[in-house]
Amino acid sequence: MLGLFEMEVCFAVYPPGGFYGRHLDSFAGARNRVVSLAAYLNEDWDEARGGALAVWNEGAGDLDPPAARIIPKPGGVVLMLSEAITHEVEVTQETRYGLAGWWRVNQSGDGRIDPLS
Ligand SMILES: O=C(O)CCC(=O)C(=O)O
Ligand SMILES: [Fe+2]
Repeated sequence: MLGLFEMEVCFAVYPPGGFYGRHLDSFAGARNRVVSLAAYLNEDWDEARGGALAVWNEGAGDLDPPAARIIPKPGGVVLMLSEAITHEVEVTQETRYGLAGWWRVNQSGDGRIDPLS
């Protein structure tokens, strides 16, 4: 059971030349982000515009090729396990619009109440 509790979402704009190098959305074991979402909002897109989302299998090494490259077509949605799946936004040639979101777990405990308010 994932215990998803709340979600944080950003409207993400990558200008031409923009990218986001290979990363994990959560530090392993931190449980601050559990499931990641990417949703693509351009009206149309094709591979020549760049901006693909490359994803690696869990445990893949630095030199391993990605397991998949996802073209950010309009309406596309990607879900990933935040602590396990490294991923990268390749250089985009055109302005790329999307949503980036993360579901979190409730981290109440040890004298701390989540959320604080
Ligand atoms: O827009 C995407 O395809 C992924 C964005 C991303 O990895 C992030 O914002 O952490
Ligand atoms: Fe990410």
